[in-house]
Amino acid sequence: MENVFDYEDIQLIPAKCIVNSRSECDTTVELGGHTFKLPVVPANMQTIIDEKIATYLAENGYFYIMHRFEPETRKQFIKDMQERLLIASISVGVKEEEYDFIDNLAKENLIPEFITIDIAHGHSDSVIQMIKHIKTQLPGSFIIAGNVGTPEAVRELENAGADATKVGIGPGKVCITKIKTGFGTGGWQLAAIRLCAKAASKPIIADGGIRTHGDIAKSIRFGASMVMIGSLFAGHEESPGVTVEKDGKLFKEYFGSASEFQKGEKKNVEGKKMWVEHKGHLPDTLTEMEQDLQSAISYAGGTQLNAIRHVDYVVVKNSIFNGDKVY
Ligand SMILES: NC(=O)C1=CN([C@@H]2O[C@H](COP(=O)(O)OP(=O)(O)OC[C@H]3O[C@@H](n4cnc5c(N)ncnc54)[C@H](OP(=O)(O)O)[C@@H]3O)[C@@H](O)[C@H]2O)C=CC1
Ligand SMILES: Nc1nc2c(ncn2[C@@H]2O[C@H](COP(=O)(O)O)[C@@H](O)[C@H]2O)c(=O)[nH]1
Repeated sequence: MENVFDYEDIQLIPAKCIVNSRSECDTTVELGGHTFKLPVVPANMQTIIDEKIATYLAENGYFYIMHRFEPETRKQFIKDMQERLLIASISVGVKEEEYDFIDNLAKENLIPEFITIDIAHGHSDSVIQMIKHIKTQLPGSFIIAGNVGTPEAVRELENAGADATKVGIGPGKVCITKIKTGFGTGGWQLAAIRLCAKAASKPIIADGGIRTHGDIAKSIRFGASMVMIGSLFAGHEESPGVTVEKDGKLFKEYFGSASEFQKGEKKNVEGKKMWVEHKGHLPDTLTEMEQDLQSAISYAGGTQLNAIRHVDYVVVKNSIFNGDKVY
């Protein structure tokens, strides 16, 4: 395959600045008829988001996707968010009980603004069937389907009715899919985004492998509309994971959704746990991300995110596993 590269291999080339201050640059993005402050969404994982964080994000104009690992709480979550006039954005799987859940929402006329179908290998009949089922039962919901890693998968899920697709199989920080199975977009995630975005007629969400704020701009350059991030959002005071102290330093847990810690058993494990150094408060990170992205827009020679899509780039070959280790 030609043109294989990852985040570390690319540098974007600056264009002439047209603003007097980075604060003039606008980082907002539109998705599903809503405008969000940043083209960034924290990963729908149990150590990254909980109801409190979801509420904070929604109240403050950020996109969020609630995880699906406490399935019995989802209905009340939708009601609570919508009662406060906030968007409801939930995740589902593809097992039998999820069909009953969708039917139940339809029966009660509870319509989440966003539903993310979240499974490891999204290029599958099980996801296509679930997309069709949701489209029939809850036609007002915006469907994000994933995860996938090929243009064929993007086209097939879009044709089935997905409103956006999520790209990334194996580039995640706590992911071991690439090592356990030999498959995925780990090591060439940015190139995969490029290929998928070229095939897409709807938004692409780049998922996994973001290690720096500059990687957000690079994802946008190569066609992503939104970027899903786990590890950079782990370790905050607000993060749901357990906190431990070691040698006078605080650490918070971050584990994969396919890890034994999530599953409660050692079956088909494709995720690991790590301890992330405590990194202060989530709102501060969001502000820093916004400022860095404003700066990126100014380097791109524009005032809107879209300017980043048109900049030139160079390949500075440097990637292998994006710095990740198995254990
Ligand atoms: N982005 C990524 O690279 C990855 C993400 N994850 C995350 O982990 C969580 C759990 O994912 P997942 O295990 O799919 O969810 P589920 O445990 O809900 O499984 C969904 C369904 O897909 C089946 N399934 C899972 N993997 C495969 C596969 N490789 N081939 C065929 N069928 C499969 C499962 O059956 P059975 O278990 O019996 O095979 C089950 O029927 C999700 O949040 C997912 O996003 C997991 C791995 C990779
Ligand atoms: N292969 C696995 N991927 C996983 C697992 N849990 C989550 N994920 C994916 O990782 C990203 C976050 O990546 P990061 O590099 O920003 O930390 C997340 O959105 C999922 O797509 C897992 O257990 N195995």
